[in-house]
Amino acid sequence: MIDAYTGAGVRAAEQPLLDAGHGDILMRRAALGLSRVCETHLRRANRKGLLSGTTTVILVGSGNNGGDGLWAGSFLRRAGVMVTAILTGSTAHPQGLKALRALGGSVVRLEGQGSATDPNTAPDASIAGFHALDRGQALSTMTSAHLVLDAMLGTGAWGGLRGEAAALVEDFNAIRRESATGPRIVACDVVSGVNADSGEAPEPVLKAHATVTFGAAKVAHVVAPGEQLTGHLTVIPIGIEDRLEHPSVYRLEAQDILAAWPRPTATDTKYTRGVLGVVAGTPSYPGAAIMSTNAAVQTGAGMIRFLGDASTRGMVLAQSPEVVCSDDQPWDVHVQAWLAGPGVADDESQAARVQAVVEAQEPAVLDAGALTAAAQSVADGRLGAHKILTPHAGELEQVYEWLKGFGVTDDAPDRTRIEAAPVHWAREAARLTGATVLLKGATTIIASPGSEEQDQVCLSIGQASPWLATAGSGDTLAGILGAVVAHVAEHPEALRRLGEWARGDGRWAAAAALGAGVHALASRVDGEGPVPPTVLAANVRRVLRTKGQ
Ligand SMILES: NC(=O)C1=CN([C@@H]2O[C@H](COP(=O)(O)OP(=O)(O)OC[C@H]3O[C@@H](n4cnc5c(N)ncnc54)[C@H](OP(=O)(O)O)[C@@H]3O)[C@@H](O)[C@H]2O)[C@@H](O)CC1
Ligand SMILES: Nc1ncnc2c1ncn2[C@@H]1O[C@H](COP(=O)(O)OP(=O)(O)O)[C@@H](O)[C@H]1O
Repeated sequence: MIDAYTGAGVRAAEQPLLDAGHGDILMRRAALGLSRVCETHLRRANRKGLLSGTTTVILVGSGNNGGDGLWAGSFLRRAGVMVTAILTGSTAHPQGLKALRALGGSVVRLEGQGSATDPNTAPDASIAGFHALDRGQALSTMTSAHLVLDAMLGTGAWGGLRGEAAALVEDFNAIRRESATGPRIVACDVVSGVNADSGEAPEPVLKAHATVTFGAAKVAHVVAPGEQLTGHLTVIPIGIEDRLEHPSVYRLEAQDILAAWPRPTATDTKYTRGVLGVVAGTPSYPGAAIMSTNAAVQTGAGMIRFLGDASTRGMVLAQSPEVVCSDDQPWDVHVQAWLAGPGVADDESQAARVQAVVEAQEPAVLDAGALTAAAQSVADGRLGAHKILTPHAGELEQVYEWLKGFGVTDDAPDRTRIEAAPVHWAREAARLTGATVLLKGATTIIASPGSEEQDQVCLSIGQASPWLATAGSGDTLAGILGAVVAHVAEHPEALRRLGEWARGDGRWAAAAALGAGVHALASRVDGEGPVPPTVLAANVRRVLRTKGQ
């Protein structure tokens, strides 16, 4: 599990050490770790695996992030690397600058670059004497290097890159799009311009092959869009780790997912495993019912009760004879949890069943066609953490429109804004609806609503293949989620090994995260390639059969 923190969370842990005058030591530890990672990349760039003869360009901002870059440059110089620092701010970290120059690193500044607050600010006296490169010269220095270290902006930055530094990155990216070769890019702490706390990434950004961060991962490393720009993440311990308190986001990795996945014991029966009721599909859209029930079967649900019309029931049974089908109403059947909504559109009887599920006491996964009913019900009160909404960004936009319509919020983001800051909007939606929200995307975000008893829990799941972007993989996810939620409904303590946060209301977020995690793992069972939903569902069995505990 990766515990990811906000910049403020890390600063709070650092503060006592900074107060005690250990700031320089922290920076040098950070920079040493950073230089080691750069060395690994540089050795790969040299046919003989040597460092001498390799070149590094460091883009150096005005703050401590730039200081880390300059110190790392001094360590690389010691190892025989040719280092050029291009200063992109109106000033530069004095000790770092001195250290790099003492070891023969060259330092130049980017012409026309001022401070963030005032782009017209002239370079201050301490750097004014350095030779100035215009953008074209800086660009060719960058493109001819083996490695570019991005140390312009870290956790102290606000907004994206600006001015000449932004134009330089834009020009560099244009060249990069045209050419398969070019320098390795390593980011110091976070990719410059990416908001460390939210993962927002205003253009332009220098997409990294690797990022080296200090003390702990930051939120931007585990949520989109920051995660997709981070590359391989290395966390360098700098001596603050024991002082870190509350992570902002938990990232569950494969081993966490498999170890925590609830498995039946000898005393279980099909009922204690959890019976899942499914309201999905209509005569016009039967596929969603087939795929979601099949996925729940492959996930090992104790029992599945499907409610729907005769023709859809026939198709569900043809695919999965294990499913018990009827045209009952939700209040007629006894289940531990519900899954409602996949493929439910323009059908009065299924819409009525969905409404009954939204109003039912039992936990429920509310997907696709159930999201509107769920959002509308917020007008009558909060849904409860045991109701799990599973929108993609477009569906979350619609949920927000309903919430705005009911006066629950003034700010209804559109899809673009949601995709720019998914962790923020998933958290906000959970808080406003009182439900657990699972926001789908390249990174899946899960947020609990939070309560007086328990802080909001936020999780992220990566590892999913982009081949999942195909119609029906969401229906498969819904079936997997239904199965695990039904189990957790019967075994409230089943997920406690994940942490204290996975108890109480947090258990629904934990269950949803495990479901999304298994779905992601199933997408890569046979490596990278197409995973049609039927294959994806079958892969779930293979994922769960691997040794995980
Ligand atoms: N704390 C510690 O002990 C440790 C911290 N560590 C390191 O410190 C980093 C945080 O350092 P930080 O706080 O100095 O912030 P940082 O990100 O370098 O930027 C600040 C300056 O940049 C500027 N600026 C801002 N926005 C801008 C923009 N959009 N576009 C252009 N410029 C912009 C603005 O200055 P201005 O140009 O306005 O004068 C501002 O003052 C952290 O990420 C980690 O690498 C490690 O050494 C481990 C120990
Ligand atoms: N680029 C991507 N990378 C990884 N996973 C993705 C990507 N795009 C979509 N997914 C995943 O695929 C699934 C698609 O769900 P959804 O859009 O509801 O599909 P449908 O309703 O057609 O079944 C979600 O689990 C989502 O997280």
